[in-house]
Amino acid sequence: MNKITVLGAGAWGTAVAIALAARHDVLLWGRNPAQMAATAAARENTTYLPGQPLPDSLRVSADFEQALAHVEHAGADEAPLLIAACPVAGLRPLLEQLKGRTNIPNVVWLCKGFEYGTGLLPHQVVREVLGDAIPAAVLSGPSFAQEVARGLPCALAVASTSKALRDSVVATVHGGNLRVYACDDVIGVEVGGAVKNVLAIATGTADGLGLGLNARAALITRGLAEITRLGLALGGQASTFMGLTGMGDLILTCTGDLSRNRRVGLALAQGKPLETIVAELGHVAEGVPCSKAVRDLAARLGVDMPITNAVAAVLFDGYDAAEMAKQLLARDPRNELA
Ligand SMILES: NC(=O)C1=CN([C@@H]2O[C@H](COP(=O)(O)OP(=O)(O)OC[C@H]3O[C@@H](n4cnc5c(N)ncnc54)[C@H](O)[C@@H]3O)[C@@H](O)[C@H]2O)C=CC1
Ligand SMILES: O=C(CO)COP(=O)(O)O
Repeated sequence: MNKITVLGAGAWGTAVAIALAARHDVLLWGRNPAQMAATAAARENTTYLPGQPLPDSLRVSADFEQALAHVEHAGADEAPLLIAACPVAGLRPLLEQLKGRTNIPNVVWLCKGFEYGTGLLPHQVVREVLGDAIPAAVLSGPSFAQEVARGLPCALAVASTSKALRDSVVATVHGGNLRVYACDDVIGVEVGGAVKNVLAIATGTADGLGLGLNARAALITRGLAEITRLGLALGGQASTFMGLTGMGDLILTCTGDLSRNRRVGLALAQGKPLETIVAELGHVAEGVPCSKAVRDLAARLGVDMPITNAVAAVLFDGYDAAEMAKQLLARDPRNELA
C-alpha cells in the first residue's frame, strides 16, 4: 500500500482516486472548499462525477498543505505519488505552488494537451517549473472517467525517462482491472493524448452532420497520420502512435459518446455557438484550446495538419463545419503514406 495524493477533483482525478483507493492510502484534493465539503458530505463528487460513490477509505480535502503532507512524509520503504489531475491550463499554476518544497515525491500528471500560449507539452511545463531533479511521469491512454470509477477494465501507459519511476508507477497503479504498460517515449505519449482530442471534435462534427461511418473511419485514420507527423517532428517514436496513447485513445475518444470533445463536435454540427457548448458541457474539452495551439505549432514546424486546421477554423474563425468538410475533400490527392 502506498500513499497517493491526487491534486484536482474533476471527473478524472476523482475516478483515479476512487480506483486507487481500493489498494492504496489516497487523498483527493480539490481547490474549491465548498465543493470538496459537499463531496465529503455526500461521499460523491456530484459536480464532476455524479453517481459514483467514494470508497470509505478515500480522504477528501481542500487543504493544500494537508494534501502535500500526506505524501511528503512517507517512510523510506514507501513510494508515494503526487498525481496532478487538472487540465493543461491548470498545470503550471498548480506546480507553481510546489516550487521551493524539498520533500516532493514522484510527480505524475494526467492532462492531455499543449499549453496554450507557449505550445509546450506538459512534461516541458513540468520541467520549466520544477526543474529536472524531481522524477516525473505522464499516465495516459484510453480511459473514460466514468468507466474507471465503476471498476471496468482499462489499459494505460506510463511514460517517463526514468526507468525507476516507470517501474514504480506500474507497481503502484497496475492491478485490479487497471493494466499499466511502461513506455519511455514521453513526447509520443503526450502528442497522441493531446491531438486525439482535436480529432474527436472533428469526428463528432462529421457524425453530427450525418457524413456517415466511412467519413468517420477516414477522419480517424487520417487523424492518426496527423498525430504521427506532428509527433515525429517533435521527436516522438512512430510505434508509440500505434499504441494505447495513440491509436487506442484516438479510437475511444472519436467513437465514444462519453467523450466531452466528441460532444463538442456533435453540438457544433447543430450550429450551437462555442460559448454555449462550453458552458453546457460543464467540463474541460481540451481539444478546443489545443486545436489552436497545435495549428500554431504545426505551422511553425511546417507540418501538414489539415483536419486540425479545419477544427480550429470552425471553432475560432467562424467557418461553417459543412463547408470545411467540403474543403477537406477538395484538397489535391496525395500518397497515403507521404
Ligand atoms: N475525464 C476523463 O475521462 C479523462 C480526462 N483526462 C484529462 O485529465 C485532465 C482533467 O480532466 P477532467 O478531470 O476530466 O476535467 P473536469 O472538467 O471534469 O475537471 C477539471 C478539474 O480541474 C480543476 N482545475 C482546473 N484548474 C485547476 C488548477 N489550476 N488547480 C487545481 N485544479 C484545477 C477544476 O476545478 C476541476 O475540478 C484533462 O487534461 C483531461 O484531458 C484524461 C483521461 C481521462
Ligand atoms: O481522454 C479521455 C479518454 O481517454 C477523455 O476524453 P474527453 O476529454 O473527450 O472526455
